[in-house]
Amino acid sequence: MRGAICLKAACGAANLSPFRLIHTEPAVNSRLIKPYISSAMEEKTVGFQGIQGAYSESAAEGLFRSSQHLKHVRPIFKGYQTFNQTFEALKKREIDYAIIPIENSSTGTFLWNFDLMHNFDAHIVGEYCIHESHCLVALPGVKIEDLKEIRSHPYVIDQCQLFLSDAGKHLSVSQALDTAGSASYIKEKNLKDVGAIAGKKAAEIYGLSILKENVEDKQNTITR
Ligand SMILES: O=C(O)C(=O)C[C@]1(C(=O)O)C=C[C@@H](O)C=C1
Repeated sequence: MRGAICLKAACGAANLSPFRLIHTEPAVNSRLIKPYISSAMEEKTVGFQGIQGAYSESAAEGLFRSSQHLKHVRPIFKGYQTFNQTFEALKKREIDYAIIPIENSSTGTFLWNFDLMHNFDAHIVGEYCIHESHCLVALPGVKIEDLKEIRSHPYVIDQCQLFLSDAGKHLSVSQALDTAGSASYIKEKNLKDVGAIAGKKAAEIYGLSILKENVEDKQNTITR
């Protein structure tokens, strides 16, 4: 298998169609796609951008948990700092699949990831949608008015512009590698004046409190 990319998609588990692509064939279309069928349980490594608790990891978990076609696969998840590194790992076959966001219902297409898909000759073999509900999180005991800075993934910052230009207007906003990474950074450095925009799962994993839920501009934001 040359390289495979699972996409997070807005269509839900019922519509998942994981496929194997044939190595020597040049492009993806329905003619080239063969169903991926196997009876034995096999381990597959799945790369994502971010660290434990990132939305991408949740999407990968959701995809492998809900797909009938992937029932025989035991996924092992592996985080990478950047999307570029995730694609590199796919190319080097360090991982069997990568899960990459391509579209968000609020902010649109992640064009950069389409370029990477093209540059690394990766193909879409499945899709999944994840509902992302962003929270403002901070160390326990910290209040919104204590914060001087908010950190998050740039795509997530884009999705929370209304909140940031209102409640967050006195704060500096910093781009970080991922949402969960922002949460873990605050915890690790014990930063009492820094908040992160992240998911509830990241807040739980890194022991942060939720100061405000649903800080995204549009409720029911879905990433594919
Ligand atoms: O920082 C994270 O948690 C991420 O997973 C980054 C990520 C993603 O890859 O899904 C998060 C949400 C956005 O909609 C796009 C990018």
